[in-house]
Amino acid sequence: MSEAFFRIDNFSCGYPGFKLSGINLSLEKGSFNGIIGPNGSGKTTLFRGITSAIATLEGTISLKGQQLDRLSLKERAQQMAIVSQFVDVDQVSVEDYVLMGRMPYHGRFQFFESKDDYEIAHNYMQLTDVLKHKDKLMTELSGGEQQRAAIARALTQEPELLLLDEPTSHLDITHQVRILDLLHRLNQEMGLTVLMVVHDLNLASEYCDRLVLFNDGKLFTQGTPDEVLTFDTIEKVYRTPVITRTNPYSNKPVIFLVSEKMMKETKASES
Ligand SMILES: Nc1ncnc2c1ncn2[C@@H]1O[C@H](COP(=O)(O)OP(=O)(O)OP(=O)(O)O)[C@@H](O)[C@H]1O
Repeated sequence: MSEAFFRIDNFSCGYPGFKLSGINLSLEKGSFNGIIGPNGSGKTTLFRGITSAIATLEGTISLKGQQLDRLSLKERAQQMAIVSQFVDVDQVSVEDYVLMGRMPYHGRFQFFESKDDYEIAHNYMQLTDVLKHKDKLMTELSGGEQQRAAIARALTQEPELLLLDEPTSHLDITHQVRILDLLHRLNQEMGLTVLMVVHDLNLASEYCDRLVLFNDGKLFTQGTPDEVLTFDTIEKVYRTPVITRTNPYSNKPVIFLVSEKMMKETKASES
């Protein structure tokens, strides 16, 4: 059997009051994957474990057959980029912030960016719609603009694997679609492998080939959106009833929320 592109084996990490355990996950090269699950189920904890922001308690993570913790920071950053849930902003211009994505490619005494670095950074700034803000300070951007700059920086790293923690949480619907379409295009055309935490089950369904559902610090189930986004699974994990249908255009599952008012009105009309 060929070695998986990205593999998590029997992985465990966490904090004194919360432990993620027994995580096994394997991503194919060029796949688009979503991590879903209720608040506090462990999605960000897994991210922090993968990126070594917190210590591994058990298990291994490997990328292209190499254990992640045996790669140097530079080697890792050339292959894997991360967009965290909260953007770390500083008194730095948007252009300089995005250009930091080129650092893993700089030689020891290379202090200035090359023409290519600028071209790559400007291209991703254009595609994420932040080029027009290039001379502003990161602190002068709105939350959504900062999020897009963080995505531009991660893409400027030209990684093979892109990890994103709720990349659309601050974005309006136009930019949600624009960013996810961009990731989808890079995934299709350049084989970028994507693993993103996403709360919106309909976006997850529409864009991801595979979904990984977390519940209470464990991987509850994984599979295609059709396999994971079923009425029973959602009710069990999210503890709320939903209506599931199929999008007639994409054939992907669509979830409708059920409010208390809807439940009462339905019960009243049935009695
Ligand atoms: N720094 C920390 N120290 C201790 N416990 C933490 C810390 N960060 C998170 N936790 C706990 O770990 C659990 C999982 O948190 P995590 O952030 O992984 O959830 P999540 O699935 O990403 O949730 P959300 O959807 O709300 O972002 C939660 O119960 C949380 O309180």
